[in-house]
Amino acid sequence: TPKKQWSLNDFEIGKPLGKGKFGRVYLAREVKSGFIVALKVIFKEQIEKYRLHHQLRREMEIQTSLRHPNVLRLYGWFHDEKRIYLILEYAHGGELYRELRKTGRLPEKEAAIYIASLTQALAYCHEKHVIHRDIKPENLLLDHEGRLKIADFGWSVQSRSKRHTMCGTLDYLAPEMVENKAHDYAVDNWTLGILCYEFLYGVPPFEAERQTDTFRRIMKVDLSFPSTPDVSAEAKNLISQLLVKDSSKRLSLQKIMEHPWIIKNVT
Ligand SMILES: COc1ccc(/C=N/Nc2[nH]nc(C)c2C(=O)Nc2cccc(NC(C)=O)c2)cc1
Repeated sequence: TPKKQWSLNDFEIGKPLGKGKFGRVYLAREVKSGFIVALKVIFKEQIEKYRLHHQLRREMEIQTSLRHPNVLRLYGWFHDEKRIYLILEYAHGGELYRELRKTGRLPEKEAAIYIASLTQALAYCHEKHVIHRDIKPENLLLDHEGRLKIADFGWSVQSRSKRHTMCGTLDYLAPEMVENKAHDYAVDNWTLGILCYEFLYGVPPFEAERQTDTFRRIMKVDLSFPSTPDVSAEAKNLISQLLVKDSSKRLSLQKIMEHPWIIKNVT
């Protein structure tokens, strides 16, 4: 069937869900089917200002092609003279970030389930040659069943170097990223280690007052585990096997799924 040409008339716009970097996200309903979606509105002038046009197009082509239960779907897009509209899957639970901030940190079982979901989503992305999805808590959404969805494709179209200078935080970037070296799939394995630590302790492992200190802590892999909360040895073992400076020595996605902490908490 030829690709349907969507337009704003196909949707009833509901409440604003929140603001992305380049525009707002609204709850919306496709009129004919009643299907609920999230409509992300991106201002063309913003995209032109940062010269992100082709990157946005590439990211949208990538996300449209990805089909995985833990990757937020991009169903399609359309534009008018001022704006680009992304028709995205609606995840009722919103940002995982909010839950993390509310509870402070996650129980080990819940953290392990999220890490396993992320690992499977990344394994799928890697086999489709898609890397570095800039996975950090605010880019992770939860659906109505609490299932994790990687949702960062929509606006994270900055080329990696620009992203560093953007207001984003360094906390999640692997050493080779921070040094702006060529990086490969293993950056995502590092980020899984960062996220696992943050899920369990409530803060990322190399957090510091100033970015220069975070930078130094990442480069040194200055990793330490506070004595409280009391986190299991298996969890610390997994984190320590991911936060390894030499990217070739980080635990593979396959090995993560076989790790005792995952097996104990997920199956
Ligand atoms: C403020 O409380 C909220 C609670 C739940 C939501 C659900 N958002 N669900 C989404 N499904 N697909 C997409 C894309 C989104 C989305 O972008 N949400 C979004 C965007 C910007 C900020 C937030 N904030 C939070 C707290 O979730 C959510 C959004 C806001």
